Amino acid sequence: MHANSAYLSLGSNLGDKEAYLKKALVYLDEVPEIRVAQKSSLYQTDPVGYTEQDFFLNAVVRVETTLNPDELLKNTQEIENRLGRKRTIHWGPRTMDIDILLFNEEKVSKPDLVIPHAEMLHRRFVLVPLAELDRQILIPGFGQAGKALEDCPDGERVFLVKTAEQW
Ligand SMILES: Nc1ncnc2c1ncn2[C@@H]1O[C@H](COP(=O)(O)OP(=O)(O)OP(=O)(O)O)[C@@H](O)[C@H]1O
Ligand SMILES: Nc1nc2c(c(=O)[nH]1)N=C(CO)CN2
Repeated sequence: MHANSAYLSLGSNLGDKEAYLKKALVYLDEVPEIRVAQKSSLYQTDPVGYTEQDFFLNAVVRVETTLNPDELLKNTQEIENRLGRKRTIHWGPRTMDIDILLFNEEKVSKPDLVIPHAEMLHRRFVLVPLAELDRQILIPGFGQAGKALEDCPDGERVFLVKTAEQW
């Protein structure tokens, strides 16, 4: 497979959160053009934005894919829908949220797709697992993921609950 390399952020804060995250990985791998190449540890994180909601489980995965960014987004949105995602409150509770963080070292700026993900530099729940996978990975227009994490010391609490091998 001539592979593009993309990093995805996965988050869930409703129902059996870990089961939703595992299913998302299975569904991603079932797409012939997508291969899950790496996954981070599983983190319990305080909700950001709308704070009157349950904690999240978050993780980051690296996928290899022959899809382009738009096609990848279509597939991740379909998986969100299959996992029962209902769009209610902005930044509110959800069974599954999949965001495209990085796609190779490309920048994308379209009405429905912005890469690097617009919020990622402020989100410890994204930067901690991303830097775990690769501290040196380049966030286009910014620099390395490890530096982004160092620049973002305050914010929501992020606790490791399971290592990559344990979930
Ligand atoms: N990099 C990206 N990854 C996923 N969706 C994106 C991205 N850039 C823009 N979008 C758009 O954002 C919309 C996602 O809306 P959604 O309801 O998931 O927002 P949210 O999860 O509440 O907030 P956030 O996107 O900040 O996590 C999608 O319709 C999609 O078109
Ligand atoms: N901790 C945490 N907070 C969030 C998350 C998330 O995945 N984790 N997703 C949100 C909507 O994109 C809003 N707030």
